[in-house]
Amino acid sequence: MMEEEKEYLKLNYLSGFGNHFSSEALAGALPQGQNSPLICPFGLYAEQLSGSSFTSPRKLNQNSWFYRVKPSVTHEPFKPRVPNHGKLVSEFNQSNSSATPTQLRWKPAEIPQSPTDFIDGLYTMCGAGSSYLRHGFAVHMYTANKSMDDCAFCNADGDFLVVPQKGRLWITTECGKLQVSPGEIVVIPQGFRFSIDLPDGPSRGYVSEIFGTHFQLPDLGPIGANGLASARDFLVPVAWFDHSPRPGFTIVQKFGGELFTAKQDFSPFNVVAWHGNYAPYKYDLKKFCPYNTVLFDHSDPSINTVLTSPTDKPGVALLDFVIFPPRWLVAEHTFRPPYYHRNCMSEFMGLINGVYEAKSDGFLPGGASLHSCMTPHGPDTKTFETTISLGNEVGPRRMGDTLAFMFESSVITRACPWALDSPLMDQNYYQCWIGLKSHFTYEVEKQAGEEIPNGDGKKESLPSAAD
Ligand SMILES: O=C(O)Cc1cc(O)ccc1O
Ligand SMILES: [Fe+2]
Repeated sequence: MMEEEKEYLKLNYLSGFGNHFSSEALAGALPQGQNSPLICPFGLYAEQLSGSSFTSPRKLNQNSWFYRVKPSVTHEPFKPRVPNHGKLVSEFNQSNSSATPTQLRWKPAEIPQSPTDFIDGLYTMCGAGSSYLRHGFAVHMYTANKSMDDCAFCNADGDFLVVPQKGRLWITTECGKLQVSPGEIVVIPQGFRFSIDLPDGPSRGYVSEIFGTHFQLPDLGPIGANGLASARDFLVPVAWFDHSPRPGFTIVQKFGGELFTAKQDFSPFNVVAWHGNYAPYKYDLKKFCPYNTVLFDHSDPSINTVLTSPTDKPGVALLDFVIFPPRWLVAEHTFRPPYYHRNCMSEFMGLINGVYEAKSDGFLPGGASLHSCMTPHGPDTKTFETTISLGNEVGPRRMGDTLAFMFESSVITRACPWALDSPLMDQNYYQCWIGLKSHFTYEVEKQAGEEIPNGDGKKESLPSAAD
């Protein structure tokens, strides 16, 4: 086993959600009693990273202090990145994306043949709003096959929630290192510098980016004090630093959807100690405690929200991250798959593994779908027919091999041209519903003037056409 592999396997983490964490890679590196001593321990520089405005209310205030070998400002000027791959959008408008009410579905993307790291492999599928105005979101996907060499990415636009579907991610951040495997997620908040190594080579996944707000744990309402994602299962890295000379190290900054580069002669991962409540974190979706109906009818998917980023309107999310994990289905006299529906929220879905309960085929691991605001959707014909043919006597059933998720947003989504024009787009998606036939049993000939049972079971006459 490679040395690096061993290092990642035995990584330690701090646990908790939104805690004020402290971590030092060298004992005594964290100043005590103040943030900015005249001279910091070990001659380190103090630097603050603010993830909220200075004056945000205390419960929303997020910031961290880094004690680092050299401050981040020690770099050459930013220049537009060449090549600036041009498939990242952070302000959605008619020049870079389209609004369409059509149901959209994509097949999984192939891993590229040519060397492609996380930055080059990232492309925006859809989104809404603007990073400039600090309201909106983007959904990106990535396919990559190589580690980021001598460079770090920094997203000035928003927070990334990364959902790897294939291949582990070894992520070095200013707070330390994280290993993230498919089935886990990682949140890298706005402004953090990070580098992604791909120990397994081929790698693919989904990213949601939120502009101007951070993820929170959802309120649990009547569920009570426990359930869904537990705060203690969120893992934050411990301080780790590299102080070796790194000539030609590049910072790639995403700023307003465009990429800029700046050279420096040291690693940005030179933070010897840090403290604060603004930090990257990961979460293993297997730790999620799902809820479901226990007697009849189908619960709305919000019941299994892992993380939410709220708007100012109570209960209306800028973006909810919802999962459909393995669970027991027990509902009686109920159509158990998702109901047919139209939603004022837009729904982007991905599949990490297995089969999704509403689609018997065509929605594949690594693939995606988008059902925008008020666009009708629901189970495909095969799912509907199989479900009703099984009847009421199916009994409890464990849905084992499945892990789907949804990014659900109140903001109306626009799709990017490379998503709409992609050969991966399933042009026949609508066909999965076209075969849904009428099961209406009422006979048309019996209409006018005939006796039919009304809602109370009593007989009544329908008015004839002449009435
Ligand atoms: O459309 C989907 O597949 C997602 C979804 C699942 C569900 O169980 C109920 C509503 C819903 O939007
Ligand atoms: Fe839906």
